[in-house]
Amino acid sequence: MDSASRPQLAPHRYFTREEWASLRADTPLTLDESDLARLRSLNDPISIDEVVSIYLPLSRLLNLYVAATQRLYKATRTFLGTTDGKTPFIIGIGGSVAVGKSTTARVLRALLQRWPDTPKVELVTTDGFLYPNAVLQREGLMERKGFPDSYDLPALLAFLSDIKAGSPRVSAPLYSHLVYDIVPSERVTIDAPDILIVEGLNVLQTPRLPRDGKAVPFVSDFFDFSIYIDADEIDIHRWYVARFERLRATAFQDPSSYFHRYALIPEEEALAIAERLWSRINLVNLRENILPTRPRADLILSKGANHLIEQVALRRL
Ligand SMILES: Nc1ncnc2c1ncn2[C@@H]1O[C@H](COP(=O)(O)OP(=O)(O)O)[C@@H](O)[C@H]1O
Ligand SMILES: CC(C)(COP(=O)(O)O)[C@@H](O)C(=O)NCCC(=O)O
Repeated sequence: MDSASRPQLAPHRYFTREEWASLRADTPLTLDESDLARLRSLNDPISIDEVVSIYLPLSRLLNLYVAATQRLYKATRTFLGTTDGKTPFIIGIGGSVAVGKSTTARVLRALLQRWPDTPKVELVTTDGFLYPNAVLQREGLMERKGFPDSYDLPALLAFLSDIKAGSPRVSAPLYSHLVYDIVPSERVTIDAPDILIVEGLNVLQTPRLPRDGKAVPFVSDFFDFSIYIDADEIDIHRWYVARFERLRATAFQDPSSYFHRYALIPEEEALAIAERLWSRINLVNLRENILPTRPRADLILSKGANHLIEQVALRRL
């Protein structure tokens, strides 16, 4: 984003890649190439240089925020005269389909869990809170997967509320990209982490305010810090289609994949389907529901056409 397109009233401070990289201070590099190979999502070209320039300063910042927030929670416990438990620090990561949220979430998790004061860092994706396909089909929402109305928002809020309360063994439903549906027999369990990273398209969404007095919290009310991953729509479109092509040669080859039929048809036809999925579902969702949440994030990571983060915006406190 150049200075001309920066929102005039944005409460953020902007950094070039070089300026941000200089804020690493003496944070040690605790990941190597083999860790990155494990953490990188399909078609994500993240490099060690990206970790050093962007993620080490971010890891340092978050470590400072976690320590300060833990002091604040302790102050509240002192005020209330309670001594019970710890309050997990929750980080939300939002942004479009195919922008690279999963890689960011996994790299941050790996870096944050190497700080001595936050050894237990867990990660959940909001796709587990999508309604099962049977419900989406019944409600005519199959072409709206990822839109706010395709999620069981009360279940997501109840999950976050339990986590924030420090409850042990809180569970969430599990989504499978392979079968393109919720896995009915499995759940993921999160057991009182120091930090929880919540990653998903709509984590910064603000539901319409109720007029009947029955207010519900926003998902982001449970966040101590939020990150939006940003890129030009044209670039994300290209990444989505390129990933679809890669998936055709990999995951879609599996006969149990929901998209297996797309591995069997000619490339041109498959690409037309990827284009349709992008333009009818993911692009509409990006424009209507995801991009409008960008200014609400504490940190905005803006990627250039080559997937590298070119600019960082940090909310002024
Ligand atoms: N149809 C699919 N089959 C298998 N894996 C998929 C499919 N679509 C997306 N994924 C994987 O799911 C993860 C999340 O993808 P997505 O929701 O687009 O978010 P992002 O690209 O921002 O991480 C990525 O690791 C991606 O590679
Ligand atoms: C599962 C998703 C909605 C992402 O969910 P999230 O974890 O971000 O809540 C998305 O990857 C998706 O499948 N969108 C539907 C259109 C498509 O197949 O690309």
